[in-house]
Parts: sequence; C-alpha cells; structure tokens
Amino acid sequence: MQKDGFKVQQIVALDGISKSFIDGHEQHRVLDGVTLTLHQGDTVALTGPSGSGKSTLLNLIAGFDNPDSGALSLLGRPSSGFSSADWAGFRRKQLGMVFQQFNLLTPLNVRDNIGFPLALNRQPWSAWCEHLCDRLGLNPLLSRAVDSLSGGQQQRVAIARALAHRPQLLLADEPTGNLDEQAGLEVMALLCELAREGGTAVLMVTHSETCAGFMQRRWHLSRGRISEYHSADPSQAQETDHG
Ligand SMILES: Nc1ncnc2c1ncn2[C@@H]1O[C@H](COP(=O)(O)OP(=O)(O)OP(=O)(O)O)[C@@H](O)[C@H]1O
Repeated sequence: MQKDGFKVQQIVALDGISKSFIDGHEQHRVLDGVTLTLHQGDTVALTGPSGSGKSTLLNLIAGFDNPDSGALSLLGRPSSGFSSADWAGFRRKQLGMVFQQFNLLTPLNVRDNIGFPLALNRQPWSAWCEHLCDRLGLNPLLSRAVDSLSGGQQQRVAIARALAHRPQLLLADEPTGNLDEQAGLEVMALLCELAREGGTAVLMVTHSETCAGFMQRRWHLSRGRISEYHSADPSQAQETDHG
C-alpha cells in the first residue's frame, strides 16, 4: 500500500484464516476464511456479537493459538516459519496488549509495571515513557502499588505498559470494559492519540459503538466472516477483502 508516495508497512495480514473448536461432539467453526490487512498507523475497531470469535482472532495474531488453515503474516513475514523464539521476540518487541482485566503485575509498583517491557528488551526508561506517564496522568502514582489504584488508574497503567517499548502493534480486548462511560471515553481518546504518536497500529475489540468511533476503520465479525463498515451501524457492513 502507498500513502503520499511512500510505501506503508504491512503489520498484520490474514489470508483465508479458519479456526474451529470442538463443542461437545460437534465442531464449531469460529473463523471461516478471514482475510484482512492492517497497515502501519491503522486504528481498527473489531466488533461482533458475543462468542463471534473476536478474542480468538486476537489470540491467533498474538501467536497464543494456531489457525487450522490459511496464512498469517506479521511485519511481512509468514508466521508459518516462526520458531518459538521468533514468536517470543515478536511479542516482546513488536506487540503491546491491553486486556479488560488489566493483567498488571501486582507485586510491582506503577513505574516497574510500565518499565517491565523495557526490562525484557534491555531498554532504559526513556523520554517516551516520561511522555506517556505525563499524558496519562501517572506521574503522581509512579511509586504506588498497582493493586492500590482505582480501575481507571490501573487501565492507564496498562496502556502505558503496552506502549512503553513503542510496539508496531497494539491488540486491545475490551480495554474500557471495566470503566464507566466517561472514564472509558477519556482513556480511549488517549490510547488513540498515543498510539498515533508512537506509530503503533491498533486492533481493538469493543462492544461500544462510541469507542469504535475513535478508530479510523471498523470491522465486524459475524458467522466467522469479517466485514468492513463505515457507518455506526454494523448491519450495513459489506464483506470485503482488506488489501
Ligand atoms: N480454547 C477454546 N476451546 C473451546 N472453545 C473455545 C476456545 N476459545 C474460544 N472458544 C469458543 O469459540 C467461540 C468464540 O469465542 P471468543 O472468545 O473468541 O468470542 P468473542 O467474540 O471474543 O466473545 P465475547 O465478546 O463474549 O468476549 C465461543 O463459542 C467460545 O466458546
């Protein structure tokens, strides 16, 4: 893909990805030939009914699970050729994740949680981290134990931690699910702004149309297929290949 005459890097490409789970004695096909592409700088909301396979899709992209068929490429490399060390390196260097349940490291304070991906990558605390903490209002909390924080504060820490090492890709699964509407919207606006500043592509699962509205693109997952839609109404979705 070209933008303003420059080649834009492909971050994630799925080509005909299918995934089934056994449910009792039946095979349940959750993803049925999903094809999509996420480029550098894209911000995408992924919506769909409960149980439609949104988390399954994120798990495949993060390498926590394998597709039954189809091809997945990450940063232009086919994942079929990834060793376990390649997957670990991708997750450590190129991926940030934010979950509904925060998944913070409770024995550590705020600063050490945010610094955790940096420590894994042997990188120092940087001006970018100072900026993240500043924008997310975390500076007064840096020495606090994370389990003493409110839900909204914990979510801000989770976002700073996910972006601290300037990953190429941020996967977010219901990142505002545990916050009230107003707090959720503020965090969402910050997440998008900081991801844009850091050059990080975002794929975010959400049930909230308002949150989806912060993203440039919207994908809807239903009956195993992805559709792109441009209005606030997922029923208007058109099934497309996202090249
Ligand atoms: N490891 C697994 N083993 C068996 N079934 C699974 C597994 N993971 C997911 N499923 C099934 O796959 C389907 C899709 O689950 P998934 O969690 O991806 O949906 P979702 O769209 O993220 O749902 P929600 O919006 O409720 O979080 C569900 O029917 C779920 O029970």
